Amino acid sequence: MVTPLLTDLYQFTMAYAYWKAGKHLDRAVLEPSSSPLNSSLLTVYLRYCAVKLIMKIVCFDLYFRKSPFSGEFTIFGGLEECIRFIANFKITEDDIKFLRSVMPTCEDGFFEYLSSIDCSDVEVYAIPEGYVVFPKVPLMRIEGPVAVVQLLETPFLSLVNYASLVTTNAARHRFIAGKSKNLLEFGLRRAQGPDGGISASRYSYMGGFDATSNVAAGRLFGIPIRGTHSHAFSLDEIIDKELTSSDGSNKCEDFVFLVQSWLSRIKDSSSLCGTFGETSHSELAAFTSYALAFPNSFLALVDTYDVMRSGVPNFCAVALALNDMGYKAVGIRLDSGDLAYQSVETRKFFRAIEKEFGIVGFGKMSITASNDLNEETIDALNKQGHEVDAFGIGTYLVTCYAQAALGCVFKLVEINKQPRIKLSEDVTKVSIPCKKKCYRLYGKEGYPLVDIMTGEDEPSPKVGERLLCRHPFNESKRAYVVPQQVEELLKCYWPGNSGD
Ligand SMILES: Nc1ncnc2c1ncn2[C@@H]1O[C@H](COP(=O)(O)OP(=O)(O)OP(=O)(O)O)[C@@H](O)[C@H]1O
Ligand SMILES: O=P(O)(O)OC[C@H]1O[C@H](OP(=O)(O)OP(=O)(O)O)[C@H](O)[C@@H]1O
Ligand SMILES: O=C(O)c1cccnc1
Ligand SMILES: [Mg+2]
Repeated sequence: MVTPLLTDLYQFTMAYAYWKAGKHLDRAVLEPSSSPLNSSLLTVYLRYCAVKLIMKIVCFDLYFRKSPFSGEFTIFGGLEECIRFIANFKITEDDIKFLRSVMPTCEDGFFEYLSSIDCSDVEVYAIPEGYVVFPKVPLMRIEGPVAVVQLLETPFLSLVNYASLVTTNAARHRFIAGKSKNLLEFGLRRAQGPDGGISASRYSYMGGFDATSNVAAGRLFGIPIRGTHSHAFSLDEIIDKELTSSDGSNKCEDFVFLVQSWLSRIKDSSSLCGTFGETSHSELAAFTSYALAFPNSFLALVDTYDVMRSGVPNFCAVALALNDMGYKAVGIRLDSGDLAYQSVETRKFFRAIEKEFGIVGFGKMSITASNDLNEETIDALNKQGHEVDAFGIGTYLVTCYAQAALGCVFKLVEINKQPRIKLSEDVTKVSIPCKKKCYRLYGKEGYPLVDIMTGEDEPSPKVGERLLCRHPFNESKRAYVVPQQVEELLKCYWPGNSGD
């Protein structure tokens, strides 16, 4: 899908206007002149001007103005796709045919020009993907002939904006959940279409999720794929009741009977002190058939009937039967109600089973929670105390519910080495001119202290040398820094011809 036509029409109309201006100069040379000598000199000069106009070297910065989710940081995503885009940049004959129909008044020569261009004259410097980045500091610096660079604006923004937003959202969920929790991305059904779903899975993984339920994303990007099952999983009748033990040494002819006998032992146990009058037979049959299909990775959704009166005891009966056959069940998923309370009660029950039947490790069985989770609900669960090991997160993560877009922009900062600025009555919209170099300065403990932008020709910050860092818009914000390490942030990802 990501082709040069995945752009706004105005990128092509601007490219045409540049081309036309050059063409105009070019055409002037064809007009009759009194002196043939003058005419040929003029020809050379005007051709030079025409080429120079189309080839005018411009420098653009791609940056955002404010970190999303009322936060203080952003994680940069989408760079690899941008580089892939320019590496393959080619306007095909089919594309040209379509563009001719969209821009019927444009001259043939323009379309010939379009079909001839690629990104070999373009140079891209960028901060590495996955880095923490801050407002106003260019994530990417793109330099090259104006008509070509102009065509990169919308595709680059489209590739970076959502990628960075959802990566940041994922990182924030990871931050609030803590390092030890498993984070599963479950958003495909809620994402902004199939393409949004694929990007969400890819960049949630980059932002710190452990796995996705999205099989296509797993295949495309090598992301671990995980899943449980849904409330709809129902299978009352079990015909093949046989289960071979995990080491293959023995066979249980009637696994269903083994499960039922464990359920009776659970119900009869005085130390478990449960209320098990209402365990659902149909739920037990569903769990049992699922365990027969996946004895090595049995994980059950336990809130279809009643978590503590039915789901959890049914799950334990199947898990204990699997244990007899040498298999270790994985755990349960909770998908409604008070997740903190239910996870705590479930953990108590698992521990009581471990004690009652002497099954080492049963108390540590995994508890997954899902159901409209987001940063706030996870924070609330943390404050209440919970026993959840893994969170399955969909809607709020992939739709970036708390903020619809990052608002990255692509702004001209230099033309033929001359600085350019965008002025605005809104001071936050004023751009910072000039081709820049950007550095991250680190302190004694190895932590980054500040990111600083300098002009291209200014001296770079030096380790151990005191440097005054000034906020670009707020004069009163300034700090002296003595860096212990200096990292140049903008690294070359596409050298163009200069890298040959
Ligand atoms: N202990 C808790 N503290 C804070 N929020 C919680 C807690 N437990 C669950 N939640 C959140 O509360 C919301 C519960 O929503 P709702 O009441 O609509 O779900 P439900 O009725 O339990 O389930 P459903 O309607 O999906 O069957 C969800 O967003 C969930 O993540
Ligand atoms: O809640 P999310 O963060 O979007 O995570 C994914 C959800 O998708 C599934 O159910 P679905 O939402 O389709 O049905 P439900 O609303 O009845 O739970 C699943 O059981 C999760 O609840
Ligand atoms: O595997 C799951 O449990 C799952 C997958 C997608 C959405 N909700 C749940
Ligand atoms: Mg839901």
